[in-house]
Amino acid sequence: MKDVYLLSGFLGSGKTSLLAHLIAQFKAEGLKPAVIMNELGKLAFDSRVVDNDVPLKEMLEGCICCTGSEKMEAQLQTLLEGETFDVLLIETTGAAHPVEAMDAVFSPLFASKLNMKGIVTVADCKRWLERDKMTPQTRMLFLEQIKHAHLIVANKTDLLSDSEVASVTMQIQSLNNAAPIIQTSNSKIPLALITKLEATFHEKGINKTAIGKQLFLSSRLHTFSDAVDQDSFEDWVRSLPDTVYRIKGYVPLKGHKNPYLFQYAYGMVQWLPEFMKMEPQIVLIGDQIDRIEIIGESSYD
Ligand SMILES: Nc1nc2c(ncn2[C@@H]2O[C@H](COP(=O)(O)OP(=O)(O)OP(=O)(O)O)[C@@H](O)[C@H]2O)c(=O)[nH]1
Repeated sequence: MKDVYLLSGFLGSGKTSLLAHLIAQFKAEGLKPAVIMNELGKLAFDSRVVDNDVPLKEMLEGCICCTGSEKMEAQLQTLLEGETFDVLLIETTGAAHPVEAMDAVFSPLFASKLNMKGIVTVADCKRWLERDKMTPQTRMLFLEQIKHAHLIVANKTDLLSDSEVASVTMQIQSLNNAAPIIQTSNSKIPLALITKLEATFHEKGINKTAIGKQLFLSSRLHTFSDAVDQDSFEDWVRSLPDTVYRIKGYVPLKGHKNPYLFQYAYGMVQWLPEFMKMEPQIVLIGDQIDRIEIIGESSYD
């Protein structure tokens, strides 16, 4: 399994600086990093910090968490098939919600190949002091990125006085006291701080990823042994508890040659025919999904 780190943080907080710093440190350890960068603008400006010998996939325009989930899967697929690397660093746009960005990594295609080590959020201390100037929606995103981090990098401390640094760090920590926080300038963190993150536990086919103190998101991969009836499958989906947030994958349907691409999010289901014979597998993401009986399993009536 390859370790994956998601670099989150508000626009201009210092994610690219962190990326450059981590790449250099991984290389110094003899490990080969690969990078996926998701930029909102058309210009691949930040990718200049990534050396030519580092496999790089860019997703320009559109954000991983909104429209880019399929694009991201395609990029992951090409990386896994075409490149050799040891760790994957994904830099999200500053406008991405970290949990939704993480959803893109949980795909049936990669469940057994990628190990989500954690979300590292860079928090701009200077901006924190001026957060009241943000619109409520933007401020909410800024706070959410901090709340869902497994490690918080309190950056740009050089722009603050010592007492401001102390009080800002305390305030940021109070939003998420499960994550360690480190004060930095230019996002210079020791590598060991991130390599020791263990956001995901692997047990009996379930990958359980902790987000903050209370929230645990689990992903569970299910492989179908037989085709299922489409109506019965939809009935099963509707019968699921609200704690199943997302299902995606390929479902083998009775009467059809190839498994259909199936997506479920926020109560909406979507089917798309697939022209290739994909592995009949789905991933469920949610809370307590280990207790769910999956249609087609021997114990399910
Ligand atoms: N003074 C100061 N400037 C910093 C620090 N960290 C980053 N910067 C500067 O802030 C700007 C944005 O840094 P980036 O690392 O590109 O931030 P980013 O989060 O990748 O930005 P986006 O990709 O636009 O969201 C650059 O001009 C950096 O040189 C810091 O600790 N102190």
